[in-house]
Amino acid sequence: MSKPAHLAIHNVTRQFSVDSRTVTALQYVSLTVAEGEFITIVGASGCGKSTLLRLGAGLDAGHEGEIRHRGDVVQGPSLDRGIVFQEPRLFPWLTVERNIALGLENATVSKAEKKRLVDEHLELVGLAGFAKAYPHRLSGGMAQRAGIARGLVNRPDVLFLDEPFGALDAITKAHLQGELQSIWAKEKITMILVTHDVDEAVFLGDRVVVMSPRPGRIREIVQVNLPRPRDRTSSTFGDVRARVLQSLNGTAHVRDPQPVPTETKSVLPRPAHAIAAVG
Ligand SMILES: Nc1ncnc2c1ncn2[C@@H]1O[C@H](COP(=O)(O)OP(=O)(O)OP(=O)(O)O)[C@@H](O)[C@H]1O
Repeated sequence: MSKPAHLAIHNVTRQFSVDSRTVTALQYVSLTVAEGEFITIVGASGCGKSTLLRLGAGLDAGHEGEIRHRGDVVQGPSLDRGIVFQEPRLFPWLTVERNIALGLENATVSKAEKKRLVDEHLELVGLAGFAKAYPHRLSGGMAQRAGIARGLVNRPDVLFLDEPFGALDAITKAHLQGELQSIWAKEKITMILVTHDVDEAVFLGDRVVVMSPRPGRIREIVQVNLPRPRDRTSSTFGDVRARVLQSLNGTAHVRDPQPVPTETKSVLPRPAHAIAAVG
């Protein structure tokens, strides 16, 4: 029997009722993510990016279709799936190390092991000198690093990141993107990151998922076959960026979404919609 996909999103549709109207946030979204892959998701506001992330992390339900993580249906949050939000959501009354330790709250580890893990992650995100600091002493970039450390500290199998650098200035953002890519390369954790920043998506992703709104669906998946760390100034980087932008601007061919036949459930195909190989 073949190994189950690491994360398999199959024909997912999510609707919300808003003032007696039905909003289709996602429609027939299918995506198979390989172990250790870095997926980035871009798309216009309201195309369902955060909804997809929340469903994948098990923070939302009420969808049609199926999401499986290592073959098991995702039915709620799990220590195996971490999430990092745009705002770091640190507790102001806890020190940085205690905020990071919250990521281990439900994990069965000894006190000594907890301390070792927190120290290791403070080091990993470059905050070793700020263990005892309170969040008000941190810059936006440092606070976000603490948020990433909290998301990573219990070594989730998959880390979902919802616009983690969206609120940061350009220089801090570029720096943290580089750090995140190093952490990913070192730790080999599957990452799925939502962003509005096409450069960020191409810099980090093995594949860039381009979504379109109303209803939210996958328009295209752009493969990024560029060596890491990526050079944003190279012409090949520019070519991929242009490909993603072209898709976002709606100039790429769009197929109507169709449910994937149920008999393919155990071995999911590549995402149902157009796949563009670039690079
Ligand atoms: N809990 C909810 N209740 C009602 N509608 C919702 C809810 N969550 C999302 N929606 C709607 O679903 C659609 C997709 O929202 P979502 O936040 O996933 O989009 P997004 O692509 O992440 O947007 P943005 O880039 O602005 O963050 C939107 O029309 C939104 O209003």
